[in-house]
Order: sequence, then C-alpha cells, then structure tokens
Amino acid sequence: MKRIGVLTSGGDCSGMNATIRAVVRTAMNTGVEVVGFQKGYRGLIDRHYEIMQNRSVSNVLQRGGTFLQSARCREMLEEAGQAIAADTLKGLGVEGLVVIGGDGSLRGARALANRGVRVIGIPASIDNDISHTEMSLGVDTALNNIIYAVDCLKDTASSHDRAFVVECMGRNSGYLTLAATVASGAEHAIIPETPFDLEAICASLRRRYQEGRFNSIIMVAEGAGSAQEIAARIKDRIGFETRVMVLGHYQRGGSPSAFDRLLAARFGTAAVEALLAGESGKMVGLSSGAMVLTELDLVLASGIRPIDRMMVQLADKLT
Ligand SMILES: Nc1ncnc2c1ncn2[C@@H]1O[C@H](COP(=O)(O)OP(=O)(O)O)[C@@H](O)[C@H]1O
Ligand SMILES: O=P(O)(O)OC[C@H]1O[C@](O)(COP(=O)(O)O)[C@@H](O)[C@@H]1O
Ligand SMILES: [Mg+2]
Repeated sequence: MKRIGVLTSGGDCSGMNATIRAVVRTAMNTGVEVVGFQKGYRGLIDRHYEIMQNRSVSNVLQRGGTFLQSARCREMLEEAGQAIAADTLKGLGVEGLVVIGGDGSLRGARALANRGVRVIGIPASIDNDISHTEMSLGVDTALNNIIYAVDCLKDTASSHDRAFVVECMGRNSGYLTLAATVASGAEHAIIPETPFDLEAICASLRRRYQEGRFNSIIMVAEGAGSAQEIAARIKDRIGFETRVMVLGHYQRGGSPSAFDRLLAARFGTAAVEALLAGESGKMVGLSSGAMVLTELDLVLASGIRPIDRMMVQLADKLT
C-alpha cells in the first residue's frame, strides 16, 4: 500500500486531531503517503484534499475540533454520491481510507466498502451510541465538560436555593446524561432509554427540601425532552424556583482529555495497521482494554449501544 486517505465526518468531537495525527504518523513512518480529505465525505465528492506532511499534524494533538473540518453531506446518502466518492479515491490512487466519525459516518464507510474501497472506521462521537466499542472518541472530554459545568451550577444553585435543569446532548442516547449524573452527583437523570415519572421526581425534590436540602440538579438528555419544558412542569408542580441550562455544542469542544488522547493514538495506529494487514469493512473498537476489529455490518446491525443498567441503578442509589 503506497497511499491512504483520512477524513473526519459527522458531529466533530475532541480527539479527532489527535487521531488524524496518529494515522499520519503511523502511515508515514512505514513509507505510506496520506491524503487528508476536507469536510468529511464532502471532500471526496468535491475533491478537496491535501497531501499530509509530518508537519501537517504538528501541534494539533491538544486541540479540539478537527483541522480537516467535518460536515454532514447529503449526497453521500445517495448511490450517485457514493459512486463519485469511490471514483475520487480511485483517481487519486488512494488504496485505503480511514473514516473517523459517528454511526452515520460508519454507514458511509460501509457504502464505500461495498463499492470495493478498502476502508476502516474509527468510532468518534460524543453520543457514545456506537456498539462494539466500550467508548467512542470524544466521550470522555464531553463528560469532563459537562461535569465542569454542573460543578459551576452547583455553586450558584446552593447560593440561591434553586433547582437547575441541565440539558445534555446525545441525540437518541442517554449515555452522556447518565454518566454525567453519576460523575457530578446530580439528583436525577431523565434519559430516553428508561421511562421517567415526573411525579416521582417532584416527590423526591419535595422530600429533599423538607430535609433542608434546598438546591438540586436534574439532568435531561435531549432525546428525552426539553429542559425548558421539564423545568416549567417541575415549577408548576412544586413551586420551587428553577433555572435552565442547555449545554449544547459547548460539550463537543475543548482540549481532549488524557483518556481521549490515548484512545486517539491507539485507534489511529490500529486503523492504519489494519489497512496494511489487508483488512477492510471493519471498525476498530475498545474491548476490555484491547483494540478489536469488528465487521461494520455487525456494528451497524447491532443498532444503538444499549444503556448500562448498572449505571442506571448507580444513579438511583446515589440520589
Ligand atoms: N446511510 C448512510 N449511507 C451513506 N452515508 C451516510 C449514511 N448515513 C450517514 N452518512 C454520511 O455520514 C455523514 C455523517 O452522519 P451523521 O449521522 O450526521 O453523523 P455521525 O457520523 O457523527 O453519526 C452524513 O452526513 C452522510 O454524509
Ligand atoms: O452539530 P449539529 O448538526 O447541531 O447536531 C447536533 C447533534 O450532534 C451531536 O452532538 C453528535 O452526534 P453525531 O456524533 O452523531 O454527529 C448530537 O449529540 C447532537 O444531537
Ligand atoms: Mg451519530
């Protein structure tokens, strides 16, 4: 293999730059050239790319976002767009492609694999909704962002005797919300994977107030409802002063945590080594501390990563 490609696609996350660096350094150190495609699959369709040098990835490891930029590219959903993308790779003599992105991007990778492109996917999404990996890239940094925000909110909540409803990202997954609830000591988590009973939450908040605990944090996953609406319903029921914080895209940015930097190094290197070993149509993942390869067909057929019931119980036990 003389030349491979790399791109970042879908919602950006912290650790993407460190992963590109690992791909470029691993490939170049074995004499393989790397083409970086800009804005995800859009770069393949519009032929926007740059030939990577070692210095292209100097001083990027610690930066959030992705210097190759990312995009959601509708054309890639159609056969015609996928054909153009595969032709671009063929025309440039790119013999293998590393796709760094979420579940949607991995579907795009599989579409290319079905067209004969050698491709390896790297799971990267703050949602942690991809199966066959214990963690996706960017999740740990997003969690750290959330718990920092909740720590700050707790200071002001306790100074004013207020309840805060905090909305976290996660599309259809409650992982971030649930993990952040346990890690920050928030009172309740409302997530799409488990039915929630607002009456029970209000009763628990009332009990807290009767015990002299006049502030509380309720975490809501965007897929389970809107913080604004839930805060209004809580206020209507129990009359306590409530405030809302929608964390939004803040969660996706910032310098990657040590965990994400290490994961980036391992994912990036494992993906290039898999391509060089002749593998294709697979995703690298983290399983019991080791790097594993799983068929994209299996990853995508497994659907959204199930929520950890132990974590749900933990959040309940520690309320
Ligand atoms: N079923 C699919 N087939 C081909 N390409 C897809 C498919 N789903 C998503 N993609 C491509 O991957 C991009 C990113 O997907 P998206 O779901 O938005 O983000 P993420 O990869 O972070 O989950 C899409 O904009 C599209 O270009
Ligand atoms: O960046 P956008 O287009 O506003 O999309 C927001 C969505 O992207 C995410 O931040 C990340 O999701 P993906 O990794 O699947 O792209 C979701 O949590 C959120 O629902
Ligand atoms: Mg996704």
